[in-house]
Amino acid sequence: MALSGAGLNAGCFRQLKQNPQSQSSLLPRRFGLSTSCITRSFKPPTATLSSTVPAIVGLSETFSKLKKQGKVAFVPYITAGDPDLSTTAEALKVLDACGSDIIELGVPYSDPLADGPVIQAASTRSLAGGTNFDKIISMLKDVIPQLSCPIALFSYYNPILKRGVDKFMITVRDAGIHGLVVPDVPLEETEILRKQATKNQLELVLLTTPTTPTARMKAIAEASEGFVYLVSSVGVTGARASVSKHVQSLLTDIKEATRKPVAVGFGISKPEHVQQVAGWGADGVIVGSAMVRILGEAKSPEEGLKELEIFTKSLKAAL
Ligand SMILES: O=P(O)(O)OC[C@@H](O)[C@@H](O)c1c[nH]c2ccccc12
Repeated sequence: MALSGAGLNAGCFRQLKQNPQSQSSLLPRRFGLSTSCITRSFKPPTATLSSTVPAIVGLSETFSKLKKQGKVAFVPYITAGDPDLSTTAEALKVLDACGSDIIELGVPYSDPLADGPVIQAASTRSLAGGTNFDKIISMLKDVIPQLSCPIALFSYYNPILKRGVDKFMITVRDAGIHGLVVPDVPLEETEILRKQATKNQLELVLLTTPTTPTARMKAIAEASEGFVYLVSSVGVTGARASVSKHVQSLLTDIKEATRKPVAVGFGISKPEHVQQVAGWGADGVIVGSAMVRILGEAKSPEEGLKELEIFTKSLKAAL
């Protein structure tokens, strides 16, 4: 299956099991102490979040700040509830304390059309363990006040529709989330989502892929908020041996079309990849499956968190 750009294209995805309406296309701080990242989580003096005034800066502002410092954003992805939600809470603190600039947190879904085996398995484990949207939100309400970087919530469209777009947005905003990545809504159908997102100060990130025609890529870049997500390769998520050289020219094309930041994801799993993509001019680098694998395959949650910390530091150091 191949993504073809917000939305990751009609015909590319299997039809949704639970939502016949969306058959078309889903798809698509660090405070430096010395020893361990885990000991460095930032705790603001007032751990209260106003529902309308975010305590942490949003996605676009994060990119602007980094740009001024000549830095590239490091954006890890993990799946909520794998292996369990209390480990996710700790993982968010570890990722934040190790210098993540934005964290993409995935809502597990039974039919994750754009995901490869690693994230599919994480979603399955998470759902089997009883994770649901309400539990994720209540975990986030507790953890977000302890973070210094914004969270972009990743969700397929079905769980959003099920809840109702406006209710979903309000809930997400009230939890302190700053952005949304919804890979399976075609550009033409993002308007309702975008309106509701904007009303709730949420930035809706859209995705473009190597097979997205130029005119459509331009429209996606124009409509995307926070940043433009460049999917590096066709297919599904998952670590790959190398990053396609084509990404360099795709980045040039997108940057000709927009001044918005562009972050590259899919298949990035090593410090060399991160360095290469940053060298090609990306404003951000997204790493998912490699993170998810560490947490999912560790002997224990504690081991997983330790390994996550080491891995995150190694990727961050490459930027
Ligand atoms: O797992 P990878 O190959 O490192 O790719 C990033 C990714 O995990 C995250 O952004 C993501 C997870 N599921 C997705 C589905 C579609 C687009 C993006 C995603």
